[in-house]
Amino acid sequence: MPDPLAAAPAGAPPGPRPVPRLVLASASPARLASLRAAGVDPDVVVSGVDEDALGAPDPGSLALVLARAKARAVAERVPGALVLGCDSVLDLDGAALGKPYEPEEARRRWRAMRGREGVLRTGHCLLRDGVEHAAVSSTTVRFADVDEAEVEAYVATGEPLAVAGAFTLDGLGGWFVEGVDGDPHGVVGVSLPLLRRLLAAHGVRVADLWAAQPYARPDC
Ligand SMILES: Nc1nc2c(ncn2[C@@H]2O[C@H](COP(=O)(O)OP(=O)(O)OP(=O)(O)O)[C@@H](O)[C@H]2O)c(=O)[nH]1
Repeated sequence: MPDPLAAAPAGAPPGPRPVPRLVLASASPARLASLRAAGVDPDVVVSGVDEDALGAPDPGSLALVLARAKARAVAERVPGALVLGCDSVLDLDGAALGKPYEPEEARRRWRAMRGREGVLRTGHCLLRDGVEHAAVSSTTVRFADVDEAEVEAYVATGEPLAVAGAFTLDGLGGWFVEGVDGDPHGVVGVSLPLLRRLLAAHGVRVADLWAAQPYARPDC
């Protein structure tokens, strides 16, 4: 059986090559939506990792530790697959802010974030048969100077409670983000250019994933 990841013979035209099964080790609907919109339809196996049980000295390291833990927890169940684990935290003055869960915590976060900048750090770990390639994306986010009425209205929607950093870029929170510096996908949950580099480290081209997943032109 030829190795599906063997380099194409020299001079061979770039054509689709068989690729390993891609598994997203995440319950995040946003990560799955980003990958699907980018032409990739992974299987989803939620890791169930207890994020509170792990720590790290800084937000970027924490995102990486958690991404690795999620990928490793799932890889045991899907031998041979390419497993992607991710974790996102907002780095605000060096503090790693995950999901607020509670309305009062979301309010407190927004009162600390408004009119300022934070860095959304997303750890990525791509693991196959014990070989890991991992990295963190860092995207600076500039928050609008929202007033109390806006904070209350946004918290009341419930959206900020279940997302890292208590905001979304692509949802209601978009009204309150003045701009980003870096990859916007890394804020939503998976950095596509970073994942492209991790796939290449595993010998997989993005175009091969597209080939495995016929492109469905959106009705726009
Ligand atoms: N749609 C959207 N979701 C965001 C944004 N920022 C953070 N999130 C989500 O916030 C969640 C961060 O929590 P994580 O622990 O990384 O992931 P999770 O949703 O708990 O899922 P697991 O990977 O199974 O742990 C993810 O689902 C991210 O997709 C954003 O700008 N837009």
